Amino acid sequence: MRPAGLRTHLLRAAVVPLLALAGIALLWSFLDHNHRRETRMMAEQYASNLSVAYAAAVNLHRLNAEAHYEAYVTTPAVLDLLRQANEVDANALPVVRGRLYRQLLPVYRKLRAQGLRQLHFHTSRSESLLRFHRPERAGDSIADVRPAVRMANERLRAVSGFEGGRVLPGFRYIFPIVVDRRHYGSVEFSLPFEEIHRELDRLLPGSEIALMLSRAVTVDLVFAEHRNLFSPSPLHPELLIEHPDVSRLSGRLADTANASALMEQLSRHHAVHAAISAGSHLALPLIIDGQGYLVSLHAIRDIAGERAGFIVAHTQAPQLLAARASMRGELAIGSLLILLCAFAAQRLLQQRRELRLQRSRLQAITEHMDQGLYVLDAEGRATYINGAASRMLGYTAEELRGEIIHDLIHNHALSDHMPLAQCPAFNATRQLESFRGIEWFVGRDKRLFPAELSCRPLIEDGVHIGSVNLFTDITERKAREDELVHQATTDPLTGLANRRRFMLEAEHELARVQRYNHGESTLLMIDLDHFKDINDKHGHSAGDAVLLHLADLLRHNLRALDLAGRYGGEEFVILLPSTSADEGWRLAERLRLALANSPTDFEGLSIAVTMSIGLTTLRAGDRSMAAVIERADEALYSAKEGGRNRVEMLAAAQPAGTNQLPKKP
Ligand SMILES: Nc1nc2c(ncn2[C@@H]2O[C@H](COP(=O)(O)OP(=O)(O)OP(=O)(O)O)[C@@H](O)[C@H]2O)c(=O)[nH]1
Repeated sequence: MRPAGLRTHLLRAAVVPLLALAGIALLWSFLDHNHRRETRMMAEQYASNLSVAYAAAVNLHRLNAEAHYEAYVTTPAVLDLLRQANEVDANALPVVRGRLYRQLLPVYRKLRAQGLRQLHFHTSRSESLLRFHRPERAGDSIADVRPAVRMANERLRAVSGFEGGRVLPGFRYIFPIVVDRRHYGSVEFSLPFEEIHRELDRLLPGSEIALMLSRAVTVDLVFAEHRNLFSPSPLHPELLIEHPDVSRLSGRLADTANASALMEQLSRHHAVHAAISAGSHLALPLIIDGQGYLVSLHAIRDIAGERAGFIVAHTQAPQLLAARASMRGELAIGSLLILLCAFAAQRLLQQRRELRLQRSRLQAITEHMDQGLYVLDAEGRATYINGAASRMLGYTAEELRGEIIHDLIHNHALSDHMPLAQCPAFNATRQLESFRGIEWFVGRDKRLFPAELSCRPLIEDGVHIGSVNLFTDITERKAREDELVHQATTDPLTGLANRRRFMLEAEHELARVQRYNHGESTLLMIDLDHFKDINDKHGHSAGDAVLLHLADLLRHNLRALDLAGRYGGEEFVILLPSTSADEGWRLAERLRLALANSPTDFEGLSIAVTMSIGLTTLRAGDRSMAAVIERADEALYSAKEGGRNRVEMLAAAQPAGTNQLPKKP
């Protein structure tokens, strides 16, 4: 193969595999996109659940705190003590504070048992009035470190939410205390995240949830002695978790190896870093060590609206593995289908190429062969015509294609038009048989020519779908054959039938007579009289001229159905079918007289000659023509014996060899 050809071949061979690879890549990209979208939606759903659960948990505790405020703070006794705390001087304040402490200590203990972390009364100037967890410490201003308290006292509106603090960060519910338009200060119910977590646990069973706080609301804010209660979170060094002694949440994170591995992965995940830096929510599906997880980072802000940290939740999600398995399954099946299609396409293309090659080879062969070729469909319409057929018939391939070719070219045995349905060649192939024969075709120029026709049926699934037809113009061959036949059956000198042909046809006639059982046919046997003398006297050529003269005479005086033949030498035979002995006799006489009265002109000579004729009839009882000839010969012998130039016959009923001469009619 030449380099250019090789390159084209390789290119062709590579197209389908490349397309298949592109198809698989596309399929993979499509399935991967869908899979990512599906798993992202799962994660977003999880994040949305976390968000709703978180809001629900915070609100539930807000309602609880409101109930506590109504039930325990707005009692006359407590309000009266608060009024006193606002009115008494500094010396008397500890007494009032002590009373307030004792008044609410049972409530505080009860609420602590329910999860409350702090109960804290503040003055209207946002100074600490009474910390139930450290009653001995009071009077300090918390306006700076606790903006929520300041907000509640300034706006005289309940404030709730997450907030840092000098002791511990937590969820605060702060209510201003206003009685008869007099502002006594505020009270704060403070909860650890643990309480929020408890609700989240209930609302999101199966999830691991942790609070991770920023430095600003933890170590930057708390008293120095509390700083060691925070340690860096496994997720990001900027996020801290509470010590397990303070909150059980941090401990829970490290509980399982899977959770540790997950945190490790998350800590390296760029999306996690991005979300933490931006303080935005994040929903993430992850598969680690064959386990699926949904992870959500829910950004929380403190009461002042500052970034405070994240609630980080994750749950095992086997549905991620199922989705991945399903995606891989679809990819495998899809890829397999693409490969199968590619294989089939490759085969198909290869077959088409081979078919094209075969077709062009076949075309080259059929176009170069001398035989005419035409292919027909089941209805006899031409579907293909080769160049030789086109040349021989004088039609272009386009003119014949789609035509009932039989009607145009097929002339049955020189007869009138024969309908296609009766065409033996067409019918043979229709019956799934081959046909071979000499047929007559007619060209566009009306030239009739004999054609050797060979037809084979085209069969598909046992059904005839057309035929392949080969033909050869045998005009010349037929002429040669006719010539040979003519030579083999004709006397070269006279052009009459030779003895062989004469006997053959005479045998047929005898058979006919035998079939119809009556002797209506007559045979004449002629012999020139003293012919030897002519030869001797004028030469052999003169003798030939006499023989030719006689042949012409016979030709002119016989009917078309009569047969004259040269039996040998100067002996001639004439078969007169359907001719009685009387009719034969009259003809014989006429011939005899004609010859006698027409001498042969030869080189200025006029050579007179006569002939003797023996006559007999063909009988049903004759075993062969030899018997008839024998009788005719006997009659001829009689004619010679009788003086020549005469006709003699043996009566029809008279058997040969009786030597009895018939009466002249
Ligand atoms: N020129 C010529 N002579 C032929 C041909 N065939 C046979 N002969 C001659 O025909 C002659 C026949 O002579 P014979 O058999 O003696 O008979 P005949 O002379 O006709 O005498 P009768 O038949 O008894 O009247 C012979 O001399 C043959 O040579 C031929 O083709 N051409």
